Amino acid sequence: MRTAVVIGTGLIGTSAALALAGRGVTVHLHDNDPAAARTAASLGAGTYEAPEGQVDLAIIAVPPAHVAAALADAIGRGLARAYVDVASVKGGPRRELEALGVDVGAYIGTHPMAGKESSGPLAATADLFEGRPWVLSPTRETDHEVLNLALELVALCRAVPVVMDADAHDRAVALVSHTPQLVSSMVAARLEEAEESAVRLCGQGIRDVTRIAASDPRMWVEILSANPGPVADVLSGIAADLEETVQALRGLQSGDEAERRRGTKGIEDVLRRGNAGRDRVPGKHGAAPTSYETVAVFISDQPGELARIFADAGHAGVNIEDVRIEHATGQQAGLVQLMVEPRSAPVLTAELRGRGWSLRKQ
Ligand SMILES: NC(=O)c1ccc[n+]([C@@H]2O[C@H](COP(=O)([O-])OP(=O)(O)OC[C@H]3O[C@@H](n4cnc5c(N)ncnc54)[C@H](O)[C@@H]3O)[C@@H](O)[C@H]2O)c1
Ligand SMILES: O=C(O)C(=O)C[C@]1(C(=O)O)C=C[C@@H](O)C=C1
Repeated sequence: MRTAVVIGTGLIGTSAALALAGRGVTVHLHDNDPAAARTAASLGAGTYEAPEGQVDLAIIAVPPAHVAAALADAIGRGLARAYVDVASVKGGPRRELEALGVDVGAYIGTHPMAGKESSGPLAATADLFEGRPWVLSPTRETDHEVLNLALELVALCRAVPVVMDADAHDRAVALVSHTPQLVSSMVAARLEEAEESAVRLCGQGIRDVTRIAASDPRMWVEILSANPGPVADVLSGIAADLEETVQALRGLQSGDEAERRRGTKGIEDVLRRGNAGRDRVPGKHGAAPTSYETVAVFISDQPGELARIFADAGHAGVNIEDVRIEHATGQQAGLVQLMVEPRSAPVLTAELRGRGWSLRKQ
């Protein structure tokens, strides 16, 4: 692939454009909001000038409700040899496109399973998709060359291609993405009117559970509106668990010994099923989850501290597999947890101590 157009230069469009531009593809950026395209261009994602001829690939990265119209327009103009969208739902946009009478041979629906709670080009990064699944939903009508160009896009973004039928995709993401968004929002909503004295105790647990509650409601109304049935099915399973858990907790409050035993069993059951589900969440690059060891380092809240730790880990030849940062409320300090292969933990610990970092005992 030598040339591409990105339509919709927000978080996802600009991240894909940065990855492609970084690997030598000439990328043309377009957005309804010219400031978004200009910002993406200033980040090095490409040019906001229109292409002179047909490009190899057009990437439609606009909100789900606008995908079919943007695709129909681009296909009608013969903008590219192949067209992909990246919307979080796949069945609806395809059906809308077919209803518009568009020839879908040059189109393939795709969805990178990577994102963030923040939107817009300034949140974009070239490595957003690295190691993440990227769903492709070809149909019998999809041209081979089009599938190859979509696979090339996934490879250039260093993602992992997963081929899946559009409706199967929508049922799967109802479980692993759309319902978690709602549950996160519901937990966070409890905080809206909570006492300040409670909110200031927020630790890492609630930060983990509510990170995605900061997502854009307009985007999520569109996503959920395009996948209501499968999400309602998953949520009603959670509602049944909630009801049983409430009953179990009421049992624990009871004066009756047998009720209390049933309560304990009910709570243990939901926690154990949670452990079993969590164990199935894949690790990096889709591999089975690995157990890492954590090296926890205190940092002061100053620019460049993280970069310095990473550079010091690099000097020790240690690969950091994952990172978490805990900020203590009201303090100019934080704790960085570096997840590394167990055999690398002593090496990293010695290196960081030697370079003057203060480490927390695990
Ligand atoms: N945010 C995520 O985590 C995530 C992850 C994977 C896929 N997606 C999907 O990617 C798509 C884009 O999401 P995002 O998070 O980048 O949103 P975003 O809000 O960051 O960017 C969307 C951009 O599209 C532009 N736009 C809207 N309508 C347009 C049109 N008709 N023509 C040209 N530009 C138009 C907007 O001005 C905006 O700049 C959505 O379909 C979303 O479902 C999002
Ligand atoms: O915020 C994140 O971390 C995400 O990855 C967002 C997430 C997800 O649920 O996994 C959200 C919606 C997208 O369609 C894909 C990715």
